[in-house]
Formats: sequence, structure tokens, C-alpha cells
Amino acid sequence: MKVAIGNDHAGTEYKLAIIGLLKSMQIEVINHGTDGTDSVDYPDHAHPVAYDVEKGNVDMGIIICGSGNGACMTANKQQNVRAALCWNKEITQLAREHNDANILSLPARYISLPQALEMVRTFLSTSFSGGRHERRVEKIPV
Ligand SMILES: O=C(CO)[C@H](O)[C@H](O)[C@H](O)COP(=O)(O)O
Repeated sequence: MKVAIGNDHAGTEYKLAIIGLLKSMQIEVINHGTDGTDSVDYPDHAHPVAYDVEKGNVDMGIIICGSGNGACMTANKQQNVRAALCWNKEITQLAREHNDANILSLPARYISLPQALEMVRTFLSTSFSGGRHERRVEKIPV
């Protein structure tokens, strides 16, 4: 599996820990930064992740900013991206099972690091349920 990841300054600490987790799971990671804590703009780091997912360069994406909203809004500009803002394990599971989300958006300032790591594990290990949800997901693109 290959995962692209990107964040603004609010998400750097969590991003680096998530990369450690992904590597321990033998998952290939494309890191779109930022790796620092100087203030940056979330679209500069969320767009490349969304582009990689849209083009099929990676299987999944993870984006992180303070609230998770800015990065999520940015990523969802791509036609075939379904970025989900998630704040606990259950919402993350539903984002995969019901929405076939292909990007996980994390609000670093509102969840703990252990929660974030648990959500990443859940996101990557949960399958889309299909069935009635498939019909709905197919209606999302305009
Ligand atoms: O864009 C956001 C809100 O959706 C992110 O949470 C950013 O991380 C946040 O706006 C950054 O705020 P800062 O005051 O510039 O650190």
C-alpha cells in the first residue's frame, strides 16, 4: 500500500508520528510536507495529496491541519477525492464503510496523538461496505 500525507504547521508533530506508524506497517509514504512548524498555508500541502489520490499515484491520503476543515475543503476540489473530516474511531470507520473515503482529514488541535494514530489504523484497515452505499457514493461527483 502507498499513502500520501500532507499538513500545515498545526499538523507537523502528528504527521511525523503517523509516518513512523505507516513505516512500521511497511506502508510506502509520500510526504508532501510541511516538516516544520513555521506558519504555512494548508492548500499548499493538501492539494498535492489530493492530486496523488486523484491520479492513482497512491491508494490513500492523509491530511492534517488545526481543525481539519481547511485541508478537507481543499482536497475535495478533486473530482474523485472523498476526503472525510474525522474526529474519532467510529466516524473514521463509517467514512470508509459508508462513504468509501480515500483521504482522512485529521484536526490535530482537537484530537490526541493516540487518537490520531488509532484513526489512521482504522482508516487503512476498514473496507467499503458497498451495497446501498455504492449507489450514493456514485451520485457524489457533479
Ligand atoms: O485552515 C484551518 C482551519 O480550517 C486549519 O485549522 C489551520 O491549521 C489553521 O487555520 C491555522 O491557524 P493559525 O492561527 O494560522 O495557526
